[in-house]
Amino acid sequence: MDSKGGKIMDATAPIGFIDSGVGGLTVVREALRQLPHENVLFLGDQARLPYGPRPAAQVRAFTWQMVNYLRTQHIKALVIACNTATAAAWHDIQSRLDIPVIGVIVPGARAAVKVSTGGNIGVVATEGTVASGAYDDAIHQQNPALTVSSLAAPKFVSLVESNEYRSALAKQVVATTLAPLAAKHPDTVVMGCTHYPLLRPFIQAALGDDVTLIDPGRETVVELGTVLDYLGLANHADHDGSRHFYTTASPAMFKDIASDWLGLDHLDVHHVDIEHEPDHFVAVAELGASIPQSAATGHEQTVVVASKNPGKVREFVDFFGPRGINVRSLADFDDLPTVDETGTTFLENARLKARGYSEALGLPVIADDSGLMIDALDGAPGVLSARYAGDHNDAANNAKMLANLAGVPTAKRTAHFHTTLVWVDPARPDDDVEVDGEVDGRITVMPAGDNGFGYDPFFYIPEQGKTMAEMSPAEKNRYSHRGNALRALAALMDADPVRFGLPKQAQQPTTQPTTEPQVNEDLEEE
Ligand SMILES: O=P(O)(O)OP(=O)(O)OP(=O)(O)OC[C@H]1O[C@@H](n2cnc3c(O)ncnc32)[C@H](O)[C@@H]1O
Ligand SMILES: [Mg+2]
Repeated sequence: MDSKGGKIMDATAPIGFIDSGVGGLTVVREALRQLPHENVLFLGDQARLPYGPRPAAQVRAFTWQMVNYLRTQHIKALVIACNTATAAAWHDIQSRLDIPVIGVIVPGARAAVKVSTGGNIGVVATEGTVASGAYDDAIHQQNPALTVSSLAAPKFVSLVESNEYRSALAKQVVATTLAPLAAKHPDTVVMGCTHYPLLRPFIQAALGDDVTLIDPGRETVVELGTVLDYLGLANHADHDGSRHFYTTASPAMFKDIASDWLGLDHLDVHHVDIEHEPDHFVAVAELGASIPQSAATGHEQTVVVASKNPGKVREFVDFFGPRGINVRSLADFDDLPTVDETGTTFLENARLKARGYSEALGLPVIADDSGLMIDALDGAPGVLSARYAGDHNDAANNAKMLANLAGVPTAKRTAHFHTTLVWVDPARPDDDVEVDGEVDGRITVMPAGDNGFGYDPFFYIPEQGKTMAEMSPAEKNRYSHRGNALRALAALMDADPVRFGLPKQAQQPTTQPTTEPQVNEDLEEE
């Protein structure tokens, strides 16, 4: 079946469920009840539990590591069975994967709106979920007239994870914690953390029998079933599906709670280490899936983009895909050592990355080293652009840039973005291809635009009257440093396709450079 993105998907492939701990098992239990024929993979990140008090950026990074681990198991759909992770990462993940990605918040909010009779809805959740305002937003999106009272209940997760959820202590903690919410007399309360349904009897007792409790996990599985049916991805096997469980902590404790809660013996539970998984989206398997392969030539050439920056990787996929070149990124390979950028120039760093990864992989590799040079700062941050304030922390880098430019008038905020690309093919030693690209602009005082990455919201191109973050990807590519460098590369590819492992007569799309490409293929030292 041809689902979203044109990728052929297998209905017998497993569904992945992720959670910070065992709480997500409440969603799995629903899945086993509602969708018994589905194969299930569950991953709980108990080693780094709880997620609730962590900053959203860290939750997002951890969630990506879980996602990237499960993607290696070829899941056909993903359920983020954790409210905190859904609040922090669902948007990002669902926009980047070409399988259905379902979070627990929207289904939970929808159910609450549906059943609420008095229009007074309570939400109990972790600090992170409450702080995100995700339930308020989702409920108000359905009906702005409803009243929503949210309460953080940080102690509930540990009660469940320590297997104390039936104890007298749990009963007392639940009653005390929920008292302020009970005083507001909600008619419907969302149990906004997948751990909480294990405490359901105590929660119900604390709030009173008249209150309708919503278990978002249950609603999520209803939605999952609908989506699978709609996409033709439901598993119609005539027997129960397989169930495999992974935890980042000890399988023993996990097994106790899981067997008890799921009512299953002999659970298959394994420890996994996901800390070395990429903590953001860099693999291009899915991105590449919607890109026409080399239909014109029937020729297969693969290049690995030696970048850990997902924004960059996307721009390379957009360039190489239509040229019929398969793109991979570092995330597509296990156990790759990291090549450090110890050089003092863009060229040195791009060479280090291209050669280092090409040697490790035995494949053609393209590396990019880029940076922003601001005239009023004597060319800073330059080669240190990624590490200007914090290590690859875009927000901190931008904040430092603005602080250093405080008081500098508009006319003096001129800047240049630079990219050096190096293509290394192990089949052609000593024949590296090196090209540059630049673009001139100005650093704004206020950010503008949501596209792009890094410094884009502040990099204003006067001729276009907008920042690079206000441009669509295609538009940015028309003017950007990387776009110009790629056009220089395209000119070389068209002139000598064999040098790039491409067939001679290949009909490559030719893109007109908007500025003169600067080719420095013969440049050996800077
Ligand atoms: O080394 P890799 O893994 O490729 O990724 P990186 O992000 O570390 O990339 P660089 O070493 O080239 O550092 C470039 C810095 O400049 C930023 N940058 C690069 N290209 C950009 C672009 O097109 N728009 C905005 N910022 C960009 C980027 O976010 C980094 O902070
Ligand atoms: Mg770098």
